[in-house]
Amino acid sequence: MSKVLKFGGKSLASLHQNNDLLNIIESYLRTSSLIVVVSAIGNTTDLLLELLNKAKNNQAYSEELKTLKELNFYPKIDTTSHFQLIENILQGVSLIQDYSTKVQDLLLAQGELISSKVVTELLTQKELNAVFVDSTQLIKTDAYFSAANVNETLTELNTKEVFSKLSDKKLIVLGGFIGSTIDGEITTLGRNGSNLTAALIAKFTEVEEFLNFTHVDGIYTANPEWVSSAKRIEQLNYSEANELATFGASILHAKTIVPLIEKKIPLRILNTLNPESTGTLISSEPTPNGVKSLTVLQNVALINFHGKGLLGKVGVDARIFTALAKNNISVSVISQGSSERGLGFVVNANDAVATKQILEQEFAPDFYTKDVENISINNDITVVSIIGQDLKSFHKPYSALVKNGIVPILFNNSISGKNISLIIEKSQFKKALHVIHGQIFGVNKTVNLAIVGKGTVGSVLIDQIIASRTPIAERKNIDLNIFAIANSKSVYFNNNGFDEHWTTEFNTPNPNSLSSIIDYAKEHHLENLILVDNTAAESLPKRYTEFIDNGFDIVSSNKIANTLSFEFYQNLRETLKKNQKHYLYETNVGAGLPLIDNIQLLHLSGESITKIKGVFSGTLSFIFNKFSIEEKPFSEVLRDAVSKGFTEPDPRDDLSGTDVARKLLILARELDLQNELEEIDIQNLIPEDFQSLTVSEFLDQLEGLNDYYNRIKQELEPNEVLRYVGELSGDLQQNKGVLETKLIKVDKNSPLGQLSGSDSIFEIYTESYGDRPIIIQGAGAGANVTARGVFGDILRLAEKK
Ligand SMILES: Nc1ncnc2c1ncn2[C@@H]1O[C@H](COP(=O)(O)OP(=O)(O)O)[C@@H](O)[C@H]1O
Ligand SMILES: N[C@@H](CC(=O)OP(=O)(O)O)C(=O)O
Repeated sequence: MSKVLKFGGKSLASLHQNNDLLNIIESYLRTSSLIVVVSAIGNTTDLLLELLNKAKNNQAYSEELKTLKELNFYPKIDTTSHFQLIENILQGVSLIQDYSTKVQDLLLAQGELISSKVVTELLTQKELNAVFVDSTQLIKTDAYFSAANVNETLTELNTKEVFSKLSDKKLIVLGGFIGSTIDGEITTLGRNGSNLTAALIAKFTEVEEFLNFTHVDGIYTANPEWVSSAKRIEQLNYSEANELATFGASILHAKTIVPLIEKKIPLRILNTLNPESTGTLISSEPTPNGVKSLTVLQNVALINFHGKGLLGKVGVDARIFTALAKNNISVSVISQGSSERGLGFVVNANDAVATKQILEQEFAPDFYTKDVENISINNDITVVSIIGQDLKSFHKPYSALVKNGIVPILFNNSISGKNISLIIEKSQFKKALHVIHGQIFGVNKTVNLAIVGKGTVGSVLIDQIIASRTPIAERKNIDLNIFAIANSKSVYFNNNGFDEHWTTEFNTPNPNSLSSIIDYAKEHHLENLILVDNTAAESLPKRYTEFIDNGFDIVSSNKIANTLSFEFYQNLRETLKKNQKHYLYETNVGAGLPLIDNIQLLHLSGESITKIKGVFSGTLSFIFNKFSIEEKPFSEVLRDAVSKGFTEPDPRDDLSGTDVARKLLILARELDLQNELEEIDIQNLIPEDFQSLTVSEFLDQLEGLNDYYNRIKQELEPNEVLRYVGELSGDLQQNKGVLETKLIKVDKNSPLGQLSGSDSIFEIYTESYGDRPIIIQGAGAGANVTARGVFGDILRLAEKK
């Protein structure tokens, strides 16, 4: 019974703090003989590369060298010869200011040679009788330094020979990632190559199991460093794991899986730092269908080969790929158009320039005849792959991406139909991962909200959203994340979402710039964006289009955007259409009442609306419902409304009728009428000499209004009451309606006359319903109901995403 145990860089680095790694080896050794494959300690390989580049550019590197020595220092373990070699190489490189990949490999290999010695010594100090094997003697490769290909025949022979001599040894330690050519020159197998070493040794020694110890709990549905909601995968089969490895899951190495398949050696990914976790098992066992994981290939470039003259010519592709193969350049994603001869394919970024040159050489005659027009490189890309995705359900992640403003440059699927790769702009790949992950794994889809305006409605809304965040996540799988809260002076950010303590989180205000919300969302790769406008000012609506262009949907209680010029109104809709975005504003008229939605539905279904009439303002409803029937002067009723918080701070904003006029205009425009605010006949209820007073003067002189209103009241018949109404009529088949707001007398037994409290009422007359209007009535004002209405719009949008 034997096993291969492989430990990655981070696991080894933790040896400075604890003995976990040694204890793991000791415990497995009780039941099995072990071959331990180790990577370089911590980020040694990165540090060595950094040193090399500093030396090449003639920069000082003593600090990095010191860090490297500290990282690789263990008392009583002699690594002098390796450091001597490292320093010699660096000096040489700084002298000639250049280095080859051969030199690079010799230098990098010291990392694994040191770590394997260190681990052998530490185990020996623990009296575990470990034997060191120099893997450069075992692993034979070609001379493609930095990404050498293993000669399996020779390597198998070597391994079998060396291990047969050590058959009585129970614990063997060797370095991963490194090998040598037939001439004995040191090579490396490419980054993360230790996994390949371990897999090959597992194959050639036919162990029962390969345990790969890393510093995460296993393979996740996406790199957990990028997608915090990613989940650990229990089990994968070889072909899924191979796809994952090939398409960039850096936890594996592209070639790790293949050696395991023939002998069906199971591979388990485990966490050195968390022995509790059962990790991820990769074996020949079948697994259920479905998407397994998302991967990313970075450091890649898209080569675009274009030549109309090659249409229909046989052998072009063969020439391209033969030329590249001869130069050991491997191609990952290929996409070919049919009508025009164009071919796009992805290569390693380091190979991009060489690829272009090789193809320019190969197709020189075709350039001359203009059959080939252009070969270009796009370095600004990543490849995001959805492993396990078939074309049947691909529309879901694809449309989620497009809704979030991410349009893949290219995509293709594998022949097996179980992997779709998307070429995505580099700056967008993290956002793309979040969007696809949220969409596919049914784990919470995050909807990111920026709430502007934290006055009465705004702050009630924020509280409502925060209070409902958990239940909505549980019931709907939607995580409502408020990442920005702004008012006229400042904007505050919290990437993880504000919680119930949001009012106290404002220690470091950012100067209010609406653009900073857009910038923040971009910088943090936030998906499913909604801007919520609870202000009453013009400044924000005028910038809605900028937000829409940057991927935001809009929810607004602010009426301004719908009541500026018709040209603005139309332009806003065109921007929405172009960006496939939505703008919901149900609370613009009738607060929480389901009015706009119903009118839109009626209109859309072809039902001809002939008239809308009603009490649109909760404030004016309260005032005239009371004033009409109670024996109280108007000033007293108005004061009561002010003290109850029903009016605007300046009650003249209500009495002027403009608010009702705006609501009327919004409804008119829903019916495709092209009216402007100036065209509305508005009855202003403020007597002229009260119009220019300051707010406090006005509030001090309310008694002065009584005569004016008493005169109006005296004209009422006993069965009549006063109502301030908005009315939309005229020939609604034309593009203009007749819009007016006015104080009218109505029969107290009519629907309008029976209104009470601060309720609103809307009578919708349509052709089919004749003179029996559809009536929508209820609380049409107040922070709570308005905030609920805005919340409803947010949820409606969130579900669409
Ligand atoms: N699908 C994935 N699941 C888990 N980890 C992943 C995945 N894709 C990428 N990774 C990354 O792989 C890293 C582990 O690989 P690596 O750093 O090479 O480990 P080691 O040094 O232990 O060999 C993790 O830190 C994680 O960020
Ligand atoms: N040390 C090499 C090889 C390797 O496999 O490392 P790790 O197992 O830590 O990814 C590298 O950093 O690429």
